[in-house]
Amino acid sequence: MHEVDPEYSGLGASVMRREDVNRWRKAERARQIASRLALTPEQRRAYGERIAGHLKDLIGDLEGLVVSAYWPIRGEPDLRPFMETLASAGVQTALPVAIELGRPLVFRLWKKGDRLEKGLWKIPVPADGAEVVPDVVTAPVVGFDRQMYRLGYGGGFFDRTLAALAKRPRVFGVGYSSACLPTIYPQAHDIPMDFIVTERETVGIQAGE
Ligand SMILES: Nc1nc2c(c(=O)[nH]1)N(C=O)[C@@H](CNc1ccc(C(=O)N[C@@H](CCC(=O)O)C(=O)O)cc1)CN2
Ligand SMILES: Nc1ncnc2c1ncn2[C@@H]1O[C@H](COP(=O)(O)OP(=O)(O)OP(=O)(O)O)[C@@H](O)[C@H]1O
Repeated sequence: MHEVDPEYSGLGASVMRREDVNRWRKAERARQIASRLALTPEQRRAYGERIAGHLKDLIGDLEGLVVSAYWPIRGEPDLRPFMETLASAGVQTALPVAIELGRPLVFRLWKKGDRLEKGLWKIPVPADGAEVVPDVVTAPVVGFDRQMYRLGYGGGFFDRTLAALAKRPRVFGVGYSSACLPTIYPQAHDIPMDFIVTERETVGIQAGE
């Protein structure tokens, strides 16, 4: 990378200046969020169930796991029913907590009925749950590409979190198939997911990519 003109931080064939990448990402985020907010509640529920089914297959043996999901916002697939299924199978479930911009996320145990409080962006976060390091992290995507890169809301939270954890969890990007993009113009800080799970398919090594 040191031989690459520092003006350019794109990787591979998709070389774009960082400011252009940021502008493109901002516009693409708005487009993707608007498009998934236009799904009907029935579609969203059906897609969420299919995604949960794929996740369950991928995770495999649940014994002793700590699994992090998320509290859905802005039309993200709702994995709360899946969290309930996991909890009733004895799995410890957790939610991410953004402490402040620029810092990694922490994860706190949470299951249905536990107290929540408002966090950053008014996202509900566990009020009392113990801080844990999950074995499995599901990360909602605003967009993704088939190289397994995730486009999020632009806080860089998941990238920072995965870069900081001593023991890397298995990471599943979660989104709708409509969020698939030719590339998200990955930057040096972007960390690929192990799998991307949509209502249609699982993108990953085992999917014959
Ligand atoms: N459902 C859900 N929960 C989640 C995430 C997510 O993607 N989905 N996160 C995944 O990361 C974390 C929260 N992400 C956040 C991202 C940005 C800001 C925020 O304050 N943004 C600034 C603008 C940032 C910018 O564009 O420069 C703001 O809105 O003022 C807060 C939380 C943890 N919880
Ligand atoms: N490990 C890191 N260390 C320092 N800065 C980082 C790191 N990861 C990401 N960033 C910075 O965070 C900012 C946002 O990154 P990016 O556009 O990839 O966010 P995102 O993945 O869409 O957001 P999020 O993960 O919060 O949903 C970028 O300016 C980037 O430089």
